Amino acid sequence: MKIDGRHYRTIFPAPDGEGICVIDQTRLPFAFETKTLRSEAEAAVAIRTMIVRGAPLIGATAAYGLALAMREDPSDRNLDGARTRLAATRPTAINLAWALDRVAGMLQPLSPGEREAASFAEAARIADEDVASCRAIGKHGAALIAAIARRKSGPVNVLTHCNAGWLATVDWGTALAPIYVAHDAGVAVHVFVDETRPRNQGAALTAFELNAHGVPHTVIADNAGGHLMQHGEVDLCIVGSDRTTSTGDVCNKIGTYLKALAARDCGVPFYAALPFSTIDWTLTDGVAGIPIEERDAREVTHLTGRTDDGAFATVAVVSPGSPVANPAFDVTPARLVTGIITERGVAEATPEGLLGLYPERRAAT
Ligand SMILES: CSC[C@H]1O[C@H](OP(=O)(O)O)[C@H](O)[C@@H]1O
Repeated sequence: MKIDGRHYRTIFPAPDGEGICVIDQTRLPFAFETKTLRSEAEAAVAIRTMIVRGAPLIGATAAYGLALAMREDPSDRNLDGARTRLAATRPTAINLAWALDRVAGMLQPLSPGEREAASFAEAARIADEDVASCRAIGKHGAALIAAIARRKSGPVNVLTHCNAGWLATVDWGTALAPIYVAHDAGVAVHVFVDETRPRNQGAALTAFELNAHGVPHTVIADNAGGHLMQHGEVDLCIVGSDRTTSTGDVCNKIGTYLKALAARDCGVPFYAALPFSTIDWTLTDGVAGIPIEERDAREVTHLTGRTDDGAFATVAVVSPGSPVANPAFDVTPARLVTGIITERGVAEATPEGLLGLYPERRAAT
């Protein structure tokens, strides 16, 4: 997407050919800075510390991380080691394992001398495919927004949670892609942006994106969403996903499940937007089967922001000594999901709905 008129992807080869550039998302929205990852280790740190985050972007970064590892040492031993080390950076987004399996599987039969070039080429294909998939998600999701626009006066009010925009993917985004496509097509759309404690990806990243693209929006406290739905202020919810099961259970940022409950109670359609690389076909029960990342307590006890005089500052916001729990994701059962917006169209959140879009998976299930 464009920042100050210049087009960016979230990950791209460094101009000097010596590494991979990413946007440092821990510095947004107050500073737009890129970092160059020059080693497998730097790619792993970028994922673990959320310099890069968002399921598809995590996958693309891991793919390039494996390529950087092959540049360092293309041996079988290092291929296996790098795959293991990168897979251990974060447990929930399936795109990480999906990308590593795809690149490592392609590299296995190659000679060590072929692996560097082949892995960078495959990582680039993964990035390009993600852009195409997210653009298609935007098209399919925008049709849902346009259908609502035809039935009402004023803007279509969409609530989203966390950041599932272009910053969470290589470009376009998943949950935000339909909003960009509808907005650019002249459909009046307004977004309620959940701040999304504790890391505030909504307040910091989604708001940054929507400001940059000129999309009307309102940042709200996470706990305000149900109230707005009760008062008819929300026409539909669209969220992203880090892992969706073959039965349509949707794992996403903590708090998503609560929004889905409020949406069901208030009769608000609730959609998840995700590409094929986010579907875990091996799982049928998301609550039981999806590993939920427990992140550092400091994400809850402290906040980092900008002071009124422009300095970055980190402050404590929890009574010292109080124990903290910080599960980073939750699972919304398929029964609460109106539909799943993918690059191939919109499916019911059911096994048949998903297999209808991905018939090639029938043989595997
Ligand atoms: C398009 S995936 C976006 C998804 O990823 C976020 O998690 P995190 O920021 O921790 O990587 C969040 O769950 C978003 O919905």
